[in-house]
Amino acid sequence: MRKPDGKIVLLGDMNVGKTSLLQRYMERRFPDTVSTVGGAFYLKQWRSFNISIWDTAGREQFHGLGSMYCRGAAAVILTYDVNHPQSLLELEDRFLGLTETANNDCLFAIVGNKVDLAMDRAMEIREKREASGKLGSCVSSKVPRQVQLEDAMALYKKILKHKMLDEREMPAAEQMCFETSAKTGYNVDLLFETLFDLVVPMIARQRAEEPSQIVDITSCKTPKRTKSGCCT
Ligand SMILES: Nc1nc2c(ncn2[C@@H]2O[C@H](COP(=O)(O)OP(=O)(O)OP(=O)(O)O)[C@@H](O)[C@H]2O)c(=O)[nH]1
Ligand SMILES: [Mg+2]
Repeated sequence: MRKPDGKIVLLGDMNVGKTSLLQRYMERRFPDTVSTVGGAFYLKQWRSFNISIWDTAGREQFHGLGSMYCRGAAAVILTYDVNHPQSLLELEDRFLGLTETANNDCLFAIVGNKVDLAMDRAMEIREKREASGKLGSCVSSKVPRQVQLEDAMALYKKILKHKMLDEREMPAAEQMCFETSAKTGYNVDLLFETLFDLVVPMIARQRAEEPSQIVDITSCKTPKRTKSGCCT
C-alpha cells in the first residue's frame, strides 16, 4: 500500500454522524452504524494523491486518542448535530484542543449534520401558524432547527483567531462551514471534495519544498585508483 500523501480527520461528539458521513461519501450508502471505538480510516485517491480520511470516536473514554489521530493532519472536519447545540459547544471546549498536533497550516471545516431532521425557517413558521389554528393541521416529523449556520461561521472565525491564522489568507467561513445530511447525501460530496481541492495544492507545495531524494550520479567524480588498487 502506498503511503498516504495527506491526512484529513473527522472530530466531534458521539452520535453527530461522523461515521455515517464518511460511509455516505466512500460507500455511497447510509448503513446502520455502531459507536466508533478508537479510529479507522479510508484511503481516497484524488488526482495523483492518496488522502487518508480518519474517522474518530466521539465518546469521552476515547478522548485521549484524538490528538494522536490529528498528528500531521492537513485538514480537520469539526462535526456537530444541527439539532443539538451542545454538540457545537463541545467542538470548542473539548475537540479544538486536540488539533494542536495538526500541521501549522491545517484547514478547518465545520459541519452541521442531520439537517434532514431540522425544519427550515419557512416550515417552522408554517407549523407555528398551524399550531395556533390559522391553517389546516399537518404534523411534521421534523423539529425546529436548534443551531444556525451563522453560529458555525462564528466558531470558524474564532478558531482562526485562536490559531493566530490570518483570516485574509485562509478560506472564508462561507466556504468552510457546511450543513449536511449523511442520510440523504445532502452536501456530503461538496464537503469532502472542497477539502480535497484545498488540501492537494498544500501537499504538492510541501513535496516541492522537500529536499530531493534523487542523487545525480553523473555529477559524482569517479574515484582514482592507487597503485595498490585502493580508491582515494
Ligand atoms: N436522520 C439522520 N440520522 C443520522 C445522520 N447521520 C447519522 N445519523 C444517525 O445518527 C446515529 C449516529 O451516527 P454515527 O455516524 O454512528 O455517529 P458518530 O459521530 O460516528 O458517533 P461515534 O462513533 O460514537 O463518535 C446513527 O443512528 C445514524 O444512523 C443524518 O444525517 N440524518
Ligand atoms: Mg462513529
